[in-house]
Amino acid sequence: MTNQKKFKRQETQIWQHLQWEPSPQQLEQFNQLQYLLREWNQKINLTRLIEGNDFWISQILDSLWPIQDELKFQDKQINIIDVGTGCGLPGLAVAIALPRSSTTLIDSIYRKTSAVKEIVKELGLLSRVNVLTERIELTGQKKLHRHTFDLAIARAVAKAPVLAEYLIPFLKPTGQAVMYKGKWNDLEKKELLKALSKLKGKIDTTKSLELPERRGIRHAIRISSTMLCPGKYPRSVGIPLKRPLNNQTSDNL
Ligand SMILES: C[S@@+](CC[C@H](N)C(=O)[O-])C[C@H]1O[C@@H](n2cnc3c(N)ncnc32)[C@H](O)[C@@H]1O
Repeated sequence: MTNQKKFKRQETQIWQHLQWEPSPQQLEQFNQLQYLLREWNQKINLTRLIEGNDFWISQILDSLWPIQDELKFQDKQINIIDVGTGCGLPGLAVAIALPRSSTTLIDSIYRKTSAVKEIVKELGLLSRVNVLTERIELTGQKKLHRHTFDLAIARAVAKAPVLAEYLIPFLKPTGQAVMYKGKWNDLEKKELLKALSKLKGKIDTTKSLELPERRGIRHAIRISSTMLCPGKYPRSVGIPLKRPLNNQTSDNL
């Protein structure tokens, strides 16, 4: 089998996993994203997962499987935020897959966000994808962004209690946050629940997927608010990480 045919078969497998298939324009945008990441990676170190199935499985499938629920409603206009976006993922893959959504991507590292801004421009997504260079703790306290998102997502940014403090304040009362996790166990769940009790949040669902090609197991933890998140969260820059909310004495500012 030629490499091209073999790859076509693997690509089809990815969409089968998602029970969703991109339109020709979306597929073109995913291909363009791969090309642009490759180009930018030569200038600054953005990600090592760019070629072949490193990109299609470990980036695209890994970004999209946790939002399978949203993929079923392509026409819904939703407001999404990706915190700690790094090279632009999972946010850019989600923005391409949900063409009526508006997405905000945040990272505090300027060299990453300036590359991601250029990528957004090249992909033709400027009208509905906004890139911010900022600490999540500051964005989460701004009226413009607080309680304004239907979906808040984060992959590989921090441990669950820290992530919950970053994500919950962004949610509308009906919104949900999705934490993309590699490993997940009862201890982590217990720690997350402790943090959520302070943030007035709850766990809605926990899903898992074994990525193809033995790329490991992934978990998606969906959380939401039970009532409005107390105004003191997220705490000042660096505090959520230094004193995570699962720790009894952590709540002193
Ligand atoms: C390991 S990278 C993950 C990037 C991307 N989400 C992915 O899955 O490939 C974590 C990113 O989160 C950003 N980050 C972590 N804590 C942050 C904070 N408090 N405010 C803004 N960005 C943060 C870092 O700058 C880094 O780019």
